Amino acid sequence: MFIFSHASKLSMASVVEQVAPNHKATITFYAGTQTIGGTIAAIEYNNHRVVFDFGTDFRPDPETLAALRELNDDNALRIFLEQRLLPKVDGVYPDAQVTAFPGLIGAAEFPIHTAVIISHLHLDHVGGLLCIDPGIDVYMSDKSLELYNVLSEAGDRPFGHERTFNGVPYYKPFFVGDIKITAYPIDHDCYGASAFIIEAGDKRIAYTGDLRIHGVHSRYTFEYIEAAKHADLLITEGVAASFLPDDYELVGSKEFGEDFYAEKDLDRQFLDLFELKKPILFDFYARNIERLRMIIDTASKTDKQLVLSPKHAFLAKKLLGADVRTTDSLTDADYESDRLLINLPFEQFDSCIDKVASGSIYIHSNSEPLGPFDSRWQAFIDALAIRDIELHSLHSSGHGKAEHIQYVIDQIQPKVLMPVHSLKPYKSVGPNQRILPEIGVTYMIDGGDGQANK
Ligand SMILES: O=c1ccn([C@@H]2O[C@@H]3COP(=O)(O)O[C@H]3[C@H]2O)c(=O)[nH]1
Repeated sequence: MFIFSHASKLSMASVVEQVAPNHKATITFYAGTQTIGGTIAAIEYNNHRVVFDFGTDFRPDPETLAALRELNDDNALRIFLEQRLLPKVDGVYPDAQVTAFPGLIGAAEFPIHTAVIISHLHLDHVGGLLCIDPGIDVYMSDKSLELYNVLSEAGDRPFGHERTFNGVPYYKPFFVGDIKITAYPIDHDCYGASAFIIEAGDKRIAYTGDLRIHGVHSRYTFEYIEAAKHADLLITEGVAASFLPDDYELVGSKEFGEDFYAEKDLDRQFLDLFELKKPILFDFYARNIERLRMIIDTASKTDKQLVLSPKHAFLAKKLLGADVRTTDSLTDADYESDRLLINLPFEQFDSCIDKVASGSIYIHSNSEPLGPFDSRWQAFIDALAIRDIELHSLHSSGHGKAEHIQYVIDQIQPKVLMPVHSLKPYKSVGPNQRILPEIGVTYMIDGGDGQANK
């Protein structure tokens, strides 16, 4: 892999010079190499460019959260760029909106044909989706588009301006100029999640998006491993590796271990709590349709009634064909009843929590606030504790264990590995060459033939 140039230092003219004479595929990262989420990169080949993904970095500190409270559809791009939640990528944003950012080139002025591909609909992959110039084609799996449309109808869409998207079927290649792209289903806690194989000339690049092997669709991940075998370049997430001690030697393995919940193990845990003779509240991330299905099924095994939030009930209706009781007014729900299983989303938490009876159970199952790293976590914990509400965490991560992700890497045996989307990408081991990509540096994708030097 050969470092080509500092894209950030290129003028528009040299960008043209950079691609015109050579027909080698290159990759440049703009964000999300050493953070959890917000990965944005571009693969360029023969004057065409594929950008993936387009999420906003998740930074739940008080200052950022305060700035985000001012967000609306018109100011989204400005706030995201100012807060550095989106990177300054030339040729992606509407020309009229980049004028406030000197040096940033708008989409219409940019000489390279660009398209965007989206792996899945978590905000760290799509938060900036509606800030992309509407003239740029955006592709996502048909199922992601189905989810997007349902969420959007339920009022849950990223900030920015409505636009159209291209849904693509799994396994069927499509082209952006000479770049061939195939979407594969992958096991992640988001309906419609995809990984990609991107082919540029004789080079094959595998981009995993987010993945695991402990969900109900582990088969997808194993299938993708086969499709990606011996890729010239593998770009993979490493969320779980973020939390490994520095002196821990990561060794790939498929084992699950004792202290670990697979998605399929959660139903038993939910059932045990749902059956308690206490008022039960819970929340989970609505885009995890498998968990929604499991909660509906588990609730039906009890003699209690499930009450979903309007958004969760709408998703259940549209994507699972399930009619589940809901309420327009969660503030008026009967929080004293031990006959109800009430879905209380974090957005309604503050307005409802005073009505919740002491001795109730709150099940937190991969929902907001996401964990102690989130500045809202302590207030959430305190609000439960002072009301004597018991917190139970039934968490099954959307991300593979670090050992599992390493196993995926070992199986794929890429010529070059670029681990990203992690606080500690350096924990992931490349069976051949490994590069920890730097933001703004353009690397030639040469299957490890070149020298990784500057
Ligand atoms: O320091 C941290 C720790 C975690 N997280 C996110 O919280 C999520 C919790 O559910 P999950 O386990 O499926 O995935 C996790 C990550 O995406 C983060 O953004 N920064």
